[in-house]
Amino acid sequence: MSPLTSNILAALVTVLVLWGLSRLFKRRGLPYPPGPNRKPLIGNALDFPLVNAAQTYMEWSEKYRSGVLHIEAFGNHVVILNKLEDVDELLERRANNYSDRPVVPIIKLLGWEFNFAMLGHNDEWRLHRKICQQNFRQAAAHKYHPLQIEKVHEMLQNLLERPKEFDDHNKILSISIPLSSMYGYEAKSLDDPCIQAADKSTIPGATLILPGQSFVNIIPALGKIPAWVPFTTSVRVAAEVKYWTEEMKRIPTEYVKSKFAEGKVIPSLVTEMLERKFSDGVTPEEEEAVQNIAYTVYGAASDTTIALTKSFFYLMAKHPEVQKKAQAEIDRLVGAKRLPDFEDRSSGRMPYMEALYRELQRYAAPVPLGLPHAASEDDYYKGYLIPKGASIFPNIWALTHDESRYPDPYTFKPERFLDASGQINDDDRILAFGFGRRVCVGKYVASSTMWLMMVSVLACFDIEKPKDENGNYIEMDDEYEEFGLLRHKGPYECSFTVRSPEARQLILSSGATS
Ligand code: HEM
Repeated sequence: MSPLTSNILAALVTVLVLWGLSRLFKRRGLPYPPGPNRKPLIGNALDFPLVNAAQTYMEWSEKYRSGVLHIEAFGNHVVILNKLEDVDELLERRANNYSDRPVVPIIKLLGWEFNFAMLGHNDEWRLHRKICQQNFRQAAAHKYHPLQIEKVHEMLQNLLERPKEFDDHNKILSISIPLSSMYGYEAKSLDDPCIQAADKSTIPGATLILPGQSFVNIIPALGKIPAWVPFTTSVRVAAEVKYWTEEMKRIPTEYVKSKFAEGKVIPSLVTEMLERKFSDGVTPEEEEAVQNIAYTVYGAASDTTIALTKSFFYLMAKHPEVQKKAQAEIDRLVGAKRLPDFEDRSSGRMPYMEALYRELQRYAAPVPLGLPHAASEDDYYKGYLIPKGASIFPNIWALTHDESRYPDPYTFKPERFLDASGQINDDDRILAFGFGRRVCVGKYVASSTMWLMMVSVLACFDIEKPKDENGNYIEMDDEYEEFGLLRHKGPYECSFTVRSPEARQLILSSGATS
């Protein structure tokens, strides 16, 4: 080796050693973000909040005087972001490092490892995301308008015929839009096997994903214990969820294939892919991605829409003054001669309805802790170490109830999104859809389904609190239920009364036109 080469090598080795030492020093030298004290061996294993997790983290954020929190158990690090400035810095500006998903051991037991929302930040995810962008971006999402109109009008008819069953009508609307757009599958009743399978998969599965909800997430080896062993509830539940997840994929896929074989092609994401497969050809990766997207959307779109719609009906019954203002705006623009349409939204002439939509998403975000992102590498922020692999939860609840951004945050007040002249203000960021490269890819589809449902129901019905036998209103409780990642309004009753003979006629004739 020449002296020059050995000098270069020595210099390189020195640089590498110094770099390695500086990283080690940094890692050792910097503390994790604040959080509850860790106990020997188990860390914070007993500290993970099992109920009201988002609200508890928000309280901890006050207690530890830090928007960024850290808890850890058995080497699993969890970081919770409670302030928008931290979410923006890490998940948006440093998206390169924070677009991964954590390895959550229970995911495999649930059979959810191919769920697009759970994929790591890799080429497989990029292909899924690209296909979704092509189909769900703002301009493309218009293609779902006729389907959304048809399904919302069906809901109006169901509410007219069987108003007490509003919860069932919500479920059918929320599941049938993704099922029809993904597979061309028509689900008309709650007995439908696709609705049954989604019921038995999505909520029980979502319940097990949060840290602390299953010991398998903390000690993965526990996942190897057979489901029949006593006291392994989460392993048993996961095995059932896995079965129903397979059914969620199998039933609509077989349906599409049979329709295809009969030559009765109903337009949908999957049929469109199959058509291309037999004409131009598609790669096996693309075929698999479309199948994964279809079943992910069927789960991701339905439960979030069910949760928001449930909150909407409840909030309308609870706040008649808000309902009346929205109805006055609808009556002024639409009148009693037709049902509202998407052009009423794009005209910009319904600022109150727009504010109502934003306030619903703020007040009742269905996924209060968002979906966890993961740190791909060690990162240093505000003097703290965020270790590689840490799960990063954007606490959507804390962001949407941040008093400095939304004064009086626990009051339902659409006016907060209006300016002094009654026009919609520029706070159009729906935090409930998440962040960065993993932001909800279906947000335009979700927004138009929700807006059309809200405006159509308010155009036709008065929603009121239940009454006792003397005709007095019964107060509704404010209880919400949590299913791991998801938050739904607890059971309640309310009444739907058609607003006028004209509204009834419009609903009846919408069946013929939609
Ligand atoms: C009101 C309804 C909805 C809400 C509140 C909602 C909320 C969310 C949230 C919080 C995330 C995680 C974002 C993050 O990681 O930061 C997400 C991801 C996702 N959402 Fe939605 N969503 C809704 C409706 C929909 C609809 C209608 C679709 C499909 C058409 C959809 C498809 C997805 C998919 C595929 C992902 C995963 C994206 C990825 O990991 O790259 N969602 N959604």
